[in-house]
Amino acid sequence: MVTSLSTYSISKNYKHGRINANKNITVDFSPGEITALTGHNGAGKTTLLKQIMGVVKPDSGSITYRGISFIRESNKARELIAMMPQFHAPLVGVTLRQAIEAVGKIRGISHLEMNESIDQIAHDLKIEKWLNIPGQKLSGGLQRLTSFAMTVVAPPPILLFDEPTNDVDPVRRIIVWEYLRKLANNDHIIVVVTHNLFEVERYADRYILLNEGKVTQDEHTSILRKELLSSSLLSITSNKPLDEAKIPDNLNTNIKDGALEYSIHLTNDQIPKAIEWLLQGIKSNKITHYSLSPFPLDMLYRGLTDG
Ligand SMILES: Nc1ncnc2c1ncn2[C@@H]1O[C@H](COP(=O)(O)OP(=O)(O)OP(=O)(O)O)[C@@H](O)[C@H]1O
Repeated sequence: MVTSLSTYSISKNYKHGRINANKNITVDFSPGEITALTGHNGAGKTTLLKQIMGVVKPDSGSITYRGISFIRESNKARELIAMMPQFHAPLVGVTLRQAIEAVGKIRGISHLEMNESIDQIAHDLKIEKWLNIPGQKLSGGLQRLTSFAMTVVAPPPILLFDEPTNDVDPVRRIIVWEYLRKLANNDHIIVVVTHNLFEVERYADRYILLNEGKVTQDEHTSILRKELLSSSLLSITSNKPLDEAKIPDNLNTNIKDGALEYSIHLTNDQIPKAIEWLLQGIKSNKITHYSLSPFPLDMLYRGLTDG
């Protein structure tokens, strides 16, 4: 039996077709894999998760898992999927422990197992000391971790996370990704919406880039890593226009404070020539400042979208 979660050509429009939030999205999510869903604001990421979860109905297309149509049987989707929302409901009057416990009960954890499960999650996320603090007294980051803990208690086979590391401190961000890896190793399907490209590159197995509702990239992150390793960014400030015909691939030319700023994307084999050209510019007093650095992930990402 096919164990992946598959969407086939799903589309969702809002405002009588004026907003095309998702356009013909066909993707497979496999057990054991962490897939990052990226794209700029309004690209359609949350809409895709909500359709998979069965809370928003697609206008067309299908979503299937183990022979079940999540569109026809949205109650099954809610049984088999847990979703950590982008904006969680305020936890007023309940402690962190009670919040996790409430979800654990719905998912059928026995009374005996409950405390052990909660203590284990709290220990793994290093949030034990706040277990008995009411939600309204928790910081934004801790509320987010509570929402994460509520999603992963007695985890169903499919887990969707909408920006799980927002507001979370750098140490616990790593812990969150490690937790996701543990779940993936236990054959869960993990989909994570995130704007944090450094985390995508470091922790996800695969990334899907959405742009204006469409999938524009669906790759293993190893490809992203390879592209980054084979590219550098040469930034130059000059007081006179440079001969652009000689620049290998000029991405962006800005005039700032009366000076010209060039950002040049170089492949590794272009570097020796670029340095020769740079030294000539320095000698002729045209180039006043320069730096050569690894190609930034966010610039690569900008090159992949219209943004
Ligand atoms: N209920 C709704 N009614 C009308 N338009 C909506 C609704 N939900 C989403 N949209 C629109 O659909 C488009 C996609 O929104 P969506 O929230 O899926 O994007 P996103 O990629 O998750 O964005 P972000 O990164 O900002 O969270 C946007 O133009 C958004 O304004």
